[in-house]
Amino acid sequence: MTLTPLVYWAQRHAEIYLRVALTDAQNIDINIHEKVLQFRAQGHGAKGQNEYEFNLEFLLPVKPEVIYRSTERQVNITVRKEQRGWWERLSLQERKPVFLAPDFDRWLDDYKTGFLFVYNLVQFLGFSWIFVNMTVRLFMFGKGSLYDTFHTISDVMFFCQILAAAEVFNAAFGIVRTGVIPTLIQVVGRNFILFIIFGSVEEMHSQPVVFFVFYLWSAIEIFRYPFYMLGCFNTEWKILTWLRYTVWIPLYPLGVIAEAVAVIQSIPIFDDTKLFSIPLPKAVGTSVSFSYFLHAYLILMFLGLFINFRYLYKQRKRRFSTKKRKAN
Ligand SMILES: CCCCCCCCCCCCC[C@@H](O)CC(=O)SCCNC(=O)CCNC(=O)[C@H](O)C(C)(C)COP(=O)(O)OP(=O)(O)OC[C@H]1O[C@@H](n2cnc3c(N)ncnc32)[C@H](O)[C@@H]1OP(=O)(O)O
Repeated sequence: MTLTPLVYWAQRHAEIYLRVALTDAQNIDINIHEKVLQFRAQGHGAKGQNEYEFNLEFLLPVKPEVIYRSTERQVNITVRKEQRGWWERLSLQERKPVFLAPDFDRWLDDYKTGFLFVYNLVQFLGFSWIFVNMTVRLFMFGKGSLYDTFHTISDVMFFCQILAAAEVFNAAFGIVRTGVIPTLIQVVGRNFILFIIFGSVEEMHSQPVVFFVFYLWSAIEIFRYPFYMLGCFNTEWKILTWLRYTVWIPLYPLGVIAEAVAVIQSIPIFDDTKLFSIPLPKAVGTSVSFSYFLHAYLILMFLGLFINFRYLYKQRKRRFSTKKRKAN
């Protein structure tokens, strides 16, 4: 009796992927003749160590060449479609063959890539708008543009930075291979400045420091997000990779200095307005000013700078040493 292995499948516009569940497959024989793929191999499948085979007639024409790779756990097969397009099903016969099942891991991978691509695109567009808008206004209005950055830019910055919270979840749930702590430091750090120091204190809105903080933030993101977008398709542009892993070297310390200036400028305002101060019992008769927290935060900022600078330095080293190894 012929034994049939379990076969998982997925498709892209140009290709079909089959994953044959056979461990340690040997004597693999795969060929395609007139839309029909014939597979035969020895390996360990659902019915133990045996010879397994299946025939699969595709819905539409495919190219006759087959690319396959046998791993310890499975045989991965790639077949190229004759014409690009989305097939409504895999096999010619309407009833799905019993040995065939959708490869959810690969479908999930595709959704993940799609989600990341759209996310990075939206962030890239947002930060490009911010960067270009600020540059143009600087050329048009000179120093005057420094004073109304918050009014002209903050809505888009709020949008992008709220969205950036997704990066913490992406890291935490393993959607991207990123450190959770550096991402958390980055997102919480920026949002603290944006929402608490700038957003909640009206006197800060017209300070030139807003310009420097927003400009430094967006100057890195216009390289980082397109770098990730290309990464979604396993592609890279060397110059973009270099910029993504180099521009932060001057920008990060400058960004932290600009943020620290903003915090220092806001301290007397928090003292005067008592905003966010913690009232103490009537017997004591005073309140604890939020500025105490801000003094502590200033120290935290430089700790955060140290952690992230070290992290980004390691990422840079890893990226460029991998590239060298690949090139050899
Ligand atoms: C715990 C509570 C904390 C309280 C903290 C209080 C202290 C606050 C101090 C804060 C200081 C912040 C200052 C800061 O705001 C100032 C500035 O930003 S100035 C401007 C310059 N800034 C920068 O250069 C930083 C930019 N940001 C980043 O680089 C990231 O946010 C960071 C997390 C720091 C590092 O990025 P990441 O870990 O993602 O490194 P990689 O880029 O190398 O990526 C690693 C791999 O993951 C893939 N990846 C990551 N994200 C995506 C994505 N969105 N889409 C697709 N792929 C993604 C990436 O491709 C890498 O994969 P591979 O290795 O396979 O290439």
